[in-house]
Amino acid sequence: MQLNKIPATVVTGFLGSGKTTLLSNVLKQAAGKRIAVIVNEFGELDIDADLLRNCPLDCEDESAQVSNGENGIYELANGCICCTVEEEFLPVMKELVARRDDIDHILIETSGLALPKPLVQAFNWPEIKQYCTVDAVITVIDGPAVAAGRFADNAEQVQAQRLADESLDHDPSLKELLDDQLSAADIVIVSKNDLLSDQEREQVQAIVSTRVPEAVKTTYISNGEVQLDLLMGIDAAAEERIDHVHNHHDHHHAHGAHHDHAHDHFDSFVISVGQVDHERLQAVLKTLLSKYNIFRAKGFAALPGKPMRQVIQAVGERVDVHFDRLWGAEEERKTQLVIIGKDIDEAILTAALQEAVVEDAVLEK
Ligand SMILES: Nc1nc2c(ncn2[C@@H]2O[C@H](COP(=O)(O)OP(=O)(O)OP(=O)(O)O)[C@@H](O)[C@H]2O)c(=O)[nH]1
Repeated sequence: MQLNKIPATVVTGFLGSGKTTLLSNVLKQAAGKRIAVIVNEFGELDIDADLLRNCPLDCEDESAQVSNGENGIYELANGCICCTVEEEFLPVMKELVARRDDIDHILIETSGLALPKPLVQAFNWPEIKQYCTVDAVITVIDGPAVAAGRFADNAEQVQAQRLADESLDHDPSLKELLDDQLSAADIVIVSKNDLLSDQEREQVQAIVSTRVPEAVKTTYISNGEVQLDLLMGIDAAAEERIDHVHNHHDHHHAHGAHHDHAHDHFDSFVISVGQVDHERLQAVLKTLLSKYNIFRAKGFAALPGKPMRQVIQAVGERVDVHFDRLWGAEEERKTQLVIIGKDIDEAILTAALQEAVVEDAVLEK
């Protein structure tokens, strides 16, 4: 019966576009609703799950009891969700289906490099389809990055008049990824509205409108702030029409040969060093972000003498930091960063970050 299906919201969008920020806002607003969250990350550190878990809300949320996932949060960390649908996603979905009486809604954050289509198609598997439906696919796009032409083809770049900015990667795989993520959208969220000028907003709108039908609404938001009923209860049943959605990457799947996913073209690794000097780390990061093709860096820094760990978020060349929580008594204080980019060398980046490390001798005073 259609009536009792659990609605699932799929949140997709490129690396650093603002998916986790949006999700944590949704979770804050959804107090009282029992929400199971599935998070998939490209890097091996489960930073998003960790940050979501720190939302004050879900500690008391009943979803804490509905699943084995701590606080109702399931992490799918073994690779990108669109390639591991069968091994990773389906088992979790089956588990959630088995506990369906305790779940009001499922929220899924895909990795920034994932194609939403294979995931949405999984909702047509009989075991899932009977009990779950895709309420909506929400595609989050990074307003400033799109306005700057990062995902544009040549014609659009000329339009965006940002060809002079050589730090941007106008790589076709990024454009295809944006196309594929937008083609599946029921709702488009343009994030980081606070950083957009009116002119940039128009540029973004021009790019979005060529890729989504008019019926798909676009909302501009800042810091994940959006009213819940704009995102949930859409009842789009996206799985019903997903087979007809065109994807650049479709033919690769169809031929069944090597899966040429967008993320095959990316490098990703985790760099782990000791405690670091804040200023030095910032300087090193800025240099690395401008010198290399790094799309995303995120993680935590341990700063000597600071009882709290520092969250580091870099998207493009922009770095944001804040302290999120106290280090645990038993927790090793180290600095860890997931780096995702193209043609980047782990040894070179590790050596550079080592330069920000504060030697033990100094720590002892
Ligand atoms: N100024 C501004 N910053 C934002 C906004 N939304 C997100 N950010 C920042 O952008 C960075 C990335 O945001 P996330 O929510 O982690 O992005 P994500 O899409 O989950 O990233 P991945 O999971 O790595 O793909 C963080 O530093 C956020 O604080 C916004 O509306 N305005």
